Amino acid sequence: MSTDFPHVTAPDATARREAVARHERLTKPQGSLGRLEELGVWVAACQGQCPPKPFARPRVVVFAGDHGVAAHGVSAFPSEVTGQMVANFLTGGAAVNVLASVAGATVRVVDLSVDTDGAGLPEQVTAHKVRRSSGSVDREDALSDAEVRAAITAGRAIADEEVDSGADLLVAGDMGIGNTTPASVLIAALTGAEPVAVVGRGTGIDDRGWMRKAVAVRDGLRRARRVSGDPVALLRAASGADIAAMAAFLAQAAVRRTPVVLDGLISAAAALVAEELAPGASAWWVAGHRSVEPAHTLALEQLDLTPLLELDLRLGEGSGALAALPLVSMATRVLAEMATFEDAGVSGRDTPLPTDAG
Ligand SMILES: O=C(O)c1ccc[n+]([C@@H]2O[C@H](COP(=O)([O-])O)[C@@H](O)[C@H]2O)c1
Ligand SMILES: Cc1cc2nc[nH]c2cc1C
Repeated sequence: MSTDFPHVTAPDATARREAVARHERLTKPQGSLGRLEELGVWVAACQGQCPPKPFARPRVVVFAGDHGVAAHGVSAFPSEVTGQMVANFLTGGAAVNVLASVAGATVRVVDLSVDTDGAGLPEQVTAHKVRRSSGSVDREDALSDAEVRAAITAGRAIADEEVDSGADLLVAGDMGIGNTTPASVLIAALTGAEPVAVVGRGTGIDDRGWMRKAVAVRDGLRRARRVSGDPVALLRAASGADIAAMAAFLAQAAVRRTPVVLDGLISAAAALVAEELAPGASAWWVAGHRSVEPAHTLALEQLDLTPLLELDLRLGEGSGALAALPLVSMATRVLAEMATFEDAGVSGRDTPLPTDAG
């Protein structure tokens, strides 16, 4: 499959206008549900219908992969945690499993580049595996030319598989020790930020770890800036098979006219690249939350997305998107199910006041 994406069409303008007009007729002062109104209008536009229908099959795909840079002291945890957490996702014991269950979503885990041979994992998990770990972005390319193409093909195929199986809202989660380093490099490369402005604490590194990470991000950025105008070359140099697949997944979700709730730092980095791969894709995304990672705010500003929640999360896995999913469901059902002033016999704001004459 080629790395060129089909044209992204915009969400439906007619359904958007109908949704704005319907909100004016619902039994509440106009605009009183604030951003829930905007969110419902976005859902109606994405679905191309007003009233919108409740989501039937929200789906989280967790993109798992290791990163060579983790061997250089940039994470508080060892790389083996990535594979161990994949096993935890599959037995339902991780935060993503609980949050998805509460929010009414189902979870799929995909191993793109975990540093294991994948033995014992279900075929659905390993079918798209590109390699074991990705290159250490501070000193080498994350991926070869063939691998970046394979990762992009995988991300597109995963989005297609999910949409073809009936997913009507998607979340991209991530799991990968060390992945905040390449994500921060990508965000710096695409926003023009300096290394120190993008380096966060990830899983909870101390000050010495932060300094090692700042050096790794500086070195990675030096390599990434040379290719920042070419999204495929940028993914090759400074991402990883997991992040490259996620970028393609986000782009293809937009091609398939399927709304996405973005999560934290890693999904924002992938989203910045996805917008370069498939211009206009960001119209199909909302930001679930603002992570504590400083680069996340920079990425959201560049994407012109305002996060729904600010809960000081820094977990990944899709957790922040899932925390926001009930708001998306509420916004959808408010627009679909509230009575209008006319239906409920409630007086509107321009109803004449009774006069005391007569
Ligand atoms: O989503 C976020 O904003 C986020 C912020 C900090 C850490 N994480 C998660 O923590 C892991 C990467 O952290 P680190 O320190 O190993 O680079 C990875 O599994 C991410 O899902 C995620
Ligand atoms: C335990 C653990 C769980 C995670 N989930 C996402 N990133 C993670 C990082 C760690 C260390």
